[in-house]
Amino acid sequence: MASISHIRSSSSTFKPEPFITKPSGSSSPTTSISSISIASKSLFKEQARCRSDRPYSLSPLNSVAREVPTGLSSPFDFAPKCSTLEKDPHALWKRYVDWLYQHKELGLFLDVSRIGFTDEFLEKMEPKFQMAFKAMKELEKGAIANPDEGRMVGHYWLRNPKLAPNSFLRVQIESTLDALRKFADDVISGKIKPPSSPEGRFTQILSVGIGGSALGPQFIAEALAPDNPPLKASADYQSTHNLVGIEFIDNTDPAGIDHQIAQLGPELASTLVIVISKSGGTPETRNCLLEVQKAFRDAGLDFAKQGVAITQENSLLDNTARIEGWVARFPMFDWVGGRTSEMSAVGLLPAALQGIDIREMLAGAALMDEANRTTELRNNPAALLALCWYWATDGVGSKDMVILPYKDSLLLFSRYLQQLVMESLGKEFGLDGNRVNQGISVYGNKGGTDQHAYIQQLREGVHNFFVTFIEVLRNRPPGHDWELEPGVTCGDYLFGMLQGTRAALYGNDRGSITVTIQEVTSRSVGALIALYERAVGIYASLININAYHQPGVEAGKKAAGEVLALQKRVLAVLNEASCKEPVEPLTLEEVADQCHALEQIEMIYKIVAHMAANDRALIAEGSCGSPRSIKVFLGECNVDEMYA
Ligand SMILES: O=P(O)(O)OC[C@H]1O[C@H](O)[C@H](O)[C@@H](O)[C@@H]1O
Repeated sequence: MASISHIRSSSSTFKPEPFITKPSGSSSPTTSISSISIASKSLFKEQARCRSDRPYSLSPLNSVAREVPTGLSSPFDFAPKCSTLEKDPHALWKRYVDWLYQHKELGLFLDVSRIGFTDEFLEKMEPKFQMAFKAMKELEKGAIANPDEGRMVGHYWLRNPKLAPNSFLRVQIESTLDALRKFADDVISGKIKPPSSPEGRFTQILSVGIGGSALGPQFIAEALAPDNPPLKASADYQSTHNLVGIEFIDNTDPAGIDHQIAQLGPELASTLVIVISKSGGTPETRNCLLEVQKAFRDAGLDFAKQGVAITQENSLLDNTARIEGWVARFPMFDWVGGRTSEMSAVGLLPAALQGIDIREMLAGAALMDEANRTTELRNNPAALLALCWYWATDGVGSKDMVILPYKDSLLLFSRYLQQLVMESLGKEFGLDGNRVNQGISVYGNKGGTDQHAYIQQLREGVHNFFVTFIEVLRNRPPGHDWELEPGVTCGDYLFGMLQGTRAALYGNDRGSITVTIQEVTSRSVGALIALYERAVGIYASLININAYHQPGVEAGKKAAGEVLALQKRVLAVLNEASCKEPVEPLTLEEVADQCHALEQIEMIYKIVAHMAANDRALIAEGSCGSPRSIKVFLGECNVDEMYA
């Protein structure tokens, strides 16, 4: 009896036509009538399931059809796409072998066999890919690839300065690299030292920055920092202190900042603070800096003697650092975006200070970039990733990207990729000005551990994702492995979990990509970053969006500014009422009225509740649970404020 898998195995490109009740002509001529009808029934059943698998499908038959973005041409023409995952083991093995990508020098493999793209799809996508390759070539030559901001996009030059479009930029890259290496060496050797540390040298790094000015360094520290960082080299030191070589402050959360400062304790005196901000004006980073500077003052320390700035020349931060005479300043280039800045001073300086081999990181990235320059799709790993993303998400982000690295040290990879992918691809308008509402959601933590959290839903629940497994072949440094039961090591379990999860998901029609590296090294991590940077760039071309700006972020920032401005008005109104004799507590309506912002009453309520929770306003009557009952006043009258 012919089953659906038999029919499929007759062609690796088999893709059932939507909603047909007859098998296609590709079925074997020897198939009996009864087997055809059985096959067609199961085919129909499968198609019905596919439809319900895709609640966001753009089929007009689907009652919850997603709006078709204007100007977007998908090779699917928004028709429902059924599972094309190969089930026949022999055909699947053939697909695996045929599509396996290997980068010999990097020891990196990419397996796309568990994503069900078809030959027909490939054919349709080929012209789009050729256009994307051309766009990447232009970008690398210095085209204004970020037209909205009128900027070049040059992160690829950072690992191969010879590619820079002119010698000025090449020299800028090379001299920054030389300067940061020398600086890191001088800090590690103790040549550059803090003025009042009992150790007589820097022993710790505190990185202050947010978004692209934090996520890369955080990922790299987690992935690559040695257990014995060079700043903690002395044996005496190691026996008495925590050995974490870098701490991060990446939010304007006072409690979070206090926690980091408390963690540093007396080590603040020997902490090198690296303040990172491309724009040099990000309010959160400014707040964190002011908080850290206050901690220095409170401890009787001179911040300037321990501060380093990484920012664009002449930014607010740069000018502050210059005027205050900080220890060092390193440039952030206009043509490097925050989320692609890991190979600039942003990522390299903290890495070098932790004893991470930045030459190797750059070399890994350069090798990967080189591989990604081929215009042969099959041999271009970044293009293969982009192809899978397009197929898996219908080119409209209909499925989420789940990143599962089976290695604890890669825990922060998904967090890093969240910004790289979502800030780059999550766009309202295409390059042609049409509304597209593009993007791919990214999440994940670490494989193995996540098995006990959300893999249940991935296997059996809503099918709104595709997985990327990151496999690391080596368990432990050579000679350290041991068998915790006969023939089985701890790492064998992790390996088994990866393979088992991949198979179990596939068995339930959940597709996956697998990226395999030999070990987590500076070189392989550099290559991973470069792989994803390029995949994002190529994918952005496929869907015709600008991957290098982030206009949406501005809306939230602007709204936050408006909230703070309103808070100042609320404070002024409350202050005036609190300066009266007797003090006049005000209702929320009265506050809103006096602020000339009646339409903002809900926000005023939230401001009052926030101030009350922080002892900056007092509730005279009522409670925050029933907003209409509240009467509020300030604890004391600030006369200066009244006349300010
Ligand atoms: O480096 P900065 O200028 O301080 O910017 C930090 C972050 O700010 C915003 O959130 C941008 O959307 C991010 O792309 C950027 O990385």
